[in-house]
Amino acid sequence: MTGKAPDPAANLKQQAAIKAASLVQDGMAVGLGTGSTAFFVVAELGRRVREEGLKICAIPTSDATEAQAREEGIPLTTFAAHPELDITIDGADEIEPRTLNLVKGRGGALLREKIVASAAKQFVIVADSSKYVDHLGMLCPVPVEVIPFGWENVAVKLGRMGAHVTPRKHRDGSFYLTDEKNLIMDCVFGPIEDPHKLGTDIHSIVGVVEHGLFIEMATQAITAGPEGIRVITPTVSDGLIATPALDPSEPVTRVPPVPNENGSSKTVLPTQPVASGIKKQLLVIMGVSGSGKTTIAEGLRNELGWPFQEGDDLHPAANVAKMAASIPLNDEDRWPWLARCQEWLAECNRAGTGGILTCSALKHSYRDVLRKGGLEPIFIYLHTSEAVLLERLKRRRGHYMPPTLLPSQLQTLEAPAADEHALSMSADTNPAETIAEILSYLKTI
Ligand SMILES: O=C[C@H](O)[C@H](O)[C@H](O)COP(=O)(O)O
Repeated sequence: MTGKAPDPAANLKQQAAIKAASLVQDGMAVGLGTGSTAFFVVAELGRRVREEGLKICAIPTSDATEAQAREEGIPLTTFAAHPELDITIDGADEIEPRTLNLVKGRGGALLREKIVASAAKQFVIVADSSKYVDHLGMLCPVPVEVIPFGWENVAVKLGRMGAHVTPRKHRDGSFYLTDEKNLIMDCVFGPIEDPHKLGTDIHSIVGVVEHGLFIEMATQAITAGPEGIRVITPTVSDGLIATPALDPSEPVTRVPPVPNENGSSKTVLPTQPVASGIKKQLLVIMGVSGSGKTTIAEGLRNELGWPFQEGDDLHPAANVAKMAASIPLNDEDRWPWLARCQEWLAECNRAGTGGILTCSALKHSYRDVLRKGGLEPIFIYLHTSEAVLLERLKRRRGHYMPPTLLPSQLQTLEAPAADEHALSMSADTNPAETIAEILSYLKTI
């Protein structure tokens, strides 16, 4: 259930992107980022080039962005012609608002992104506000780009540094390759206390090309959330944050400064758009394939800012291969996968971050595995008719699970019993309403 779900944050990403694109002026050499938010920046710059006659030249950070820029009619340039850029605008996976330190590279473009960002006088980040974290490493793994030769040894060394290391792979089990034909190791460190030191340590491993920690690089972040558009600029003088509007004539939501213990003012930013009054919990969004788990989970992630894990991505390669071949999984196949899901929940529990996991969790005994170690996840059970599920699965693209496996899933399904902590929700309702209902429920516990 990945990739093709509608992006509930798309509108926010677009708002931030349009605001950032307004910084670009005639004559500028512009670095173009990669990802779903940078996509809107490139689209807006393309519109300005075509409709307003904006005169710029650009260097893209990935083959995908290059293709989009060409389609948009944005003139491209090279570092030979422009060794320095005026501005780079790019997305991020995590933003630490106190410092504007970032994690980037979930889309695999971190190497070119870092080169292009470091070549620019201004490096502006665009994102929806779900990307704020207290500490880097809370929501996402740190991607590390590695030369394929000897990657196994690099993985061992990253592991010794405290990371849980997963080589990034495609659904068919083949290695993901970057535009530079390197591998990516996704490294879960948990909350990172000293990202500068960690970055230096990672760089010291032979075979590492680059990592996704962008430290002291961003000059500004433009984010959009339910509260409006926010502009954040770190000030170096006293480590405090200022939030000046880009254009003082335009209304920009400012975060009110409050005095700190020294009497100076410090901007207090929410680290995430937490719906107020909701205690951090472990949530498992469950149900058969096609019930809409990803859509609901992503919506909740955007509202709550808690870590999110797609349970399907934790399946061992053998399970993925079986499902892709239309062979139903049995209990033996599912135990190791459920154990991985439980480990992820346990990690969130230890970190106290809350967590949102999508997992079919079809049987009571499967849910018992997820409850191991004294965990008490709340199961959000999404259900609808077989006809609706079948229709959705037929329309779904880019997922290994064929519709032919639906009957066996329905046969295996045991709806949560009364003694389980579960919330049963119709999967026929508009996702926004379902998310609102879940949030209301969470406020009551
Ligand atoms: O490699 C990918 C980039 O670092 C992206 O900028 C980052 O993953 C954010 O992407 P999105 O805007 O799609 O969340």
